[in-house]
Amino acid sequence: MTIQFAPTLQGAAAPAVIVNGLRRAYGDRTVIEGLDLRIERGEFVALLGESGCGKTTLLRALAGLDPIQAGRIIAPRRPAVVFQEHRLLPWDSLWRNVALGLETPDARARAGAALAEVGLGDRLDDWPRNLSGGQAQRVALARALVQQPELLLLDEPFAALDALTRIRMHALVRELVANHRPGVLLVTHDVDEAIALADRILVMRDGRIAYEHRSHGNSKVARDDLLAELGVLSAHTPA
Ligand SMILES: Nc1ncnc2c1ncn2[C@@H]1O[C@H](COP(=O)(O)OP(=O)(O)OP(=O)(O)O)[C@@H](O)[C@H]1O
Repeated sequence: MTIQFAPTLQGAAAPAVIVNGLRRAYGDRTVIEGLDLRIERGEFVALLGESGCGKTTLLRALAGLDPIQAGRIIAPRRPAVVFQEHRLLPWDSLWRNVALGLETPDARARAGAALAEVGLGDRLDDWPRNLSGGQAQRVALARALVQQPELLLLDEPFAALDALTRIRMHALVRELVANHRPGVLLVTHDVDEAIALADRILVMRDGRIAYEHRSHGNSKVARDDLLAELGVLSAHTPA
């Protein structure tokens, strides 16, 4: 059993994904058990959790990359995914990398528009080897968004970037998500990144969503609560 694609969820008001009672195991080792999750279109959700708690396992299941052992994942179409590494094909030009999977005659034009959106509109015929890490991640974002996904899955896409580039990428992602309005699930280790970007922050523990935080503007309280949930800090320690 794997993800089900339900064309009935195609309407603009339909959720980006619904997960019920998900179980995912590697052999007899269960990593996700009884997990429920719903992400709306246009909603930016961040997923935190201790290393090894199953964040990437969940993201891969949502992407339809791995089988699941129980439960349901329903989405309108296959989600788009951006990983920590850009995964660009070195033998293809940038526009061909972005157009991968587009089988329309206007593929180059659409790839060009997506590259322009990430600030690389003058590099269509350039090669992945000529890009910095941040530029390569921007191409990976363009490749995801050119599909006009209802759900965008981001697995630590900024983790390998320097601090300044990461801040620029945050601004870009916020802008792209505001324009395209996919539901987003961002897996990150960075509490501050989650607070900066997400409308809703989830903490995963014991194979399910153990804590949910909705953005309320007081980022100091949010940070302390989240660090407490992650077992790093007692709640509301004085600064
Ligand atoms: N292909 C696999 N085969 C067997 N076990 C796996 C496989 N992939 C992951 N696991 C195990 O599943 C558990 C969850 O791994 P996962 O990578 O989802 O965690 P994570 O929360 O994303 O971790 P991190 O934050 O360190 O990236 C870990 O104990 C890991 O060892």
